[in-house]
Amino acid sequence: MHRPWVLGLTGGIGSGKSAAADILQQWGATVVDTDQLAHQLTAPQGAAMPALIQAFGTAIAAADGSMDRTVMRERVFHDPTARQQLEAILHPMIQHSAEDAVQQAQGVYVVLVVPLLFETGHYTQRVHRTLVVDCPEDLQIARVMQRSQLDADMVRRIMAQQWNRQQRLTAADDVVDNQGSLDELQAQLWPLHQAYLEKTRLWRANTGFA
Ligand SMILES: CC(C)(COP(=O)(O)OP(=O)(O)OC[C@H]1O[C@@H](n2cnc3c(N)ncnc32)[C@H](O)[C@@H]1O)[C@@H](O)C(=O)NCCC(=O)NCCS
Ligand SMILES: Nc1ncnc2c1ncn2[C@@H]1O[C@H](COP(=O)(O)OP(=O)(O)OP(=O)(O)O)[C@@H](O)[C@H]1O
Repeated sequence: MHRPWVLGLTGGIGSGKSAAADILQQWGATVVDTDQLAHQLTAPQGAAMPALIQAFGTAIAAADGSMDRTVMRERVFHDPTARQQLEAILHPMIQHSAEDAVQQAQGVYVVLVVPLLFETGHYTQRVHRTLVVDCPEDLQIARVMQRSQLDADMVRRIMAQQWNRQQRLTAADDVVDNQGSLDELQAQLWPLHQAYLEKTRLWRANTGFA
């Protein structure tokens, strides 16, 4: 089975993973985003909904049959057992969907966006290189609060379940600093994209991947 060249893109909540992935997509990469896959699995009629309702009860289902994200968020980020239960249901399904999407990708290379790339360990053997989007924790909190209804306490609770900055920076092959403007982010990504194109070319030559 042929497999495209895959960049694993990660970073803490609100660090700018989607912003970086959008830029690489504009340059021809295919983006596979595990957050988006998780949202599809928990949408109305989503494949994960029967198992989630069985495990957590109907209180976690909204009127349209999707997962009530506010209810679930409150539960899992106050109760580690509930979080493990949610992850035990969703992570294998997300991993399966991600593998399918990678196989079908048509872009110059694949950007696999995974918030818990290092934490779960599942993807680290499946990506060819890792890129971390880094920004100071206070800026992560401010950007998430600006984008959503989450308060600082909840953002900190979520961050506490993720690797810290230093752990991610140590594990990363490549890092972009996203405390500046989106133009500055783009300027850092351009030489990396050129390097990824070259790695893709070599990967294709060595594997016969068309
Ligand atoms: C807890 C849930 C209901 C909260 O929903 P919400 O709409 O607020 O967040 P959303 O799904 O858009 O995720 C936003 C960010 O939260 C962080 N996050 C999500 N799940 C987790 C988790 N299990 N542990 C740590 N951080 C997480 C990530 O940084 C992610 O990018 C939701 O995140 C969920 O179903 N999580 C379990 C699936 C999962 O682990 N996804 C992330 C890795 S693939
Ligand atoms: N360089 C930047 N300058 C200003 N705002 C930014 C910048 N990068 C990202 N943002 C904004 O910060 C918020 C978080 O960015 P983004 O959604 O890309 O992060 P993420 O890592 O994908 O988040 P999550 O972990 O929640 O999925 C968004 O509202 C985005 O528009």
